[in-house]
Amino acid sequence: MSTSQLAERAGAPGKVNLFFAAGPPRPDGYHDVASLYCAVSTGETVRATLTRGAGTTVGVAAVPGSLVAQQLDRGTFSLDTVPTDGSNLAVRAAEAVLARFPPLVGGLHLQIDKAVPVAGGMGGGSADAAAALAAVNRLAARVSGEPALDDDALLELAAGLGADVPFALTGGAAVGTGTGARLRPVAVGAPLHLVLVAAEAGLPTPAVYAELDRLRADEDVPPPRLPEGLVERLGAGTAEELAPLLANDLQSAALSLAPQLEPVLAAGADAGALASFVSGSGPTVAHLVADAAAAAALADVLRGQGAPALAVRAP
Ligand SMILES: C[C@](O)(CO)[C@H](O)COP(=O)(O)OP(=O)(O)OC[C@H]1O[C@@H](n2ccc(N)nc2=O)[C@H](O)[C@@H]1O
Ligand SMILES: Nc1ncnc2c1ncn2[C@@H]1O[C@H](COP(=O)(O)OP(=O)(O)OP(=O)(O)O)[C@@H](O)[C@H]1O
Repeated sequence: MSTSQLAERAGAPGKVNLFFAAGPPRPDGYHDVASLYCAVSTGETVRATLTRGAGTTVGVAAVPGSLVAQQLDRGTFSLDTVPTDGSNLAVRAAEAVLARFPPLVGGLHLQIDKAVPVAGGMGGGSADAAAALAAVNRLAARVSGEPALDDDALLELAAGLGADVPFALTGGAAVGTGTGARLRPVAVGAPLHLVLVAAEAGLPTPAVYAELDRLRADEDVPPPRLPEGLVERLGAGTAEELAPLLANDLQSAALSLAPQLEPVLAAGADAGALASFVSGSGPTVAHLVADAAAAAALADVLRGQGAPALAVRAP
């Protein structure tokens, strides 16, 4: 087999946090959280190819029709903003896997097909890292003849890369505690229907946490916990029953840094959405609606008004 045929592909989903509470800042700069993660039906793909060169190279393309492709069409985003050096989370993930195998003879190319907005609060970079972990693990095992790392080993590497990376590796729905990396999978009765609306400019996650701390500087912030009945309603309730329990501590901080999101949230209420919320650290906004037809209709309206919008299932 020629080296050009040695390639492995893996995907990982974007996410929303249906609920997110953060405690006070910890001495290490992180926050303890209580997060209800839910994967969405738009996500990233990474193809890892063995090359004749040395080191790791990166290519980035937009998935047609995705939020990223819509941002490109509107000229509000450039793929050049995605790093292609060792600071790309997918490269760091690949290196973490390769360190566990005999040295690779040749180099590695990572082709990232992006659908999830960059710095959008949907865990796009984390999904790239998770997909790279899975793809490079299979590739390194094939090339070396060694056994692939098992799921627990990959999860440990994921937690070392970022708080959201373990969830991107597992997908579905899960409660995240600690920094968000400690996961307990939870059941989803019926998939939810969301409309995701991407913003013109990203929000850096550390800045949003810092703004949350600033806004709460005079408060006695309690330890984070999920509301009573939330997990049960996700498992067996309707979207209408779930909607009143959705909340995100980071939303006020994201709105403080990006007040232009207020009308984006309000557009959901005007259109009859069951709930509208900022995804993670923002600025992507999610509108929860009753069914797939309502999601498609709302996404059409919002796109007609000029916003990058996409109807998705969760998970
Ligand atoms: C906002 C969320 O996306 C919600 O799921 C996550 O909490 C962020 O996860 P992430 O982007 O994977 O975060 P990391 O890459 O691990 O950390 C980036 C930065 O976010 C802040 N951070 C992150 C997670 C956490 N529990 N507390 C924090 O304060 C820290 O300033 C950290 O330096
Ligand atoms: N593979 C990657 N894709 C996008 N950005 C990356 C990647 N690797 C590193 N980065 C850097 O990380 C920053 C945040 O990227 P990312 O898209 O993961 O944010 P996010 O989705 O808001 O993260 P989260 O939801 O986990 O807080 C980018 O601005 C970019 O500089």
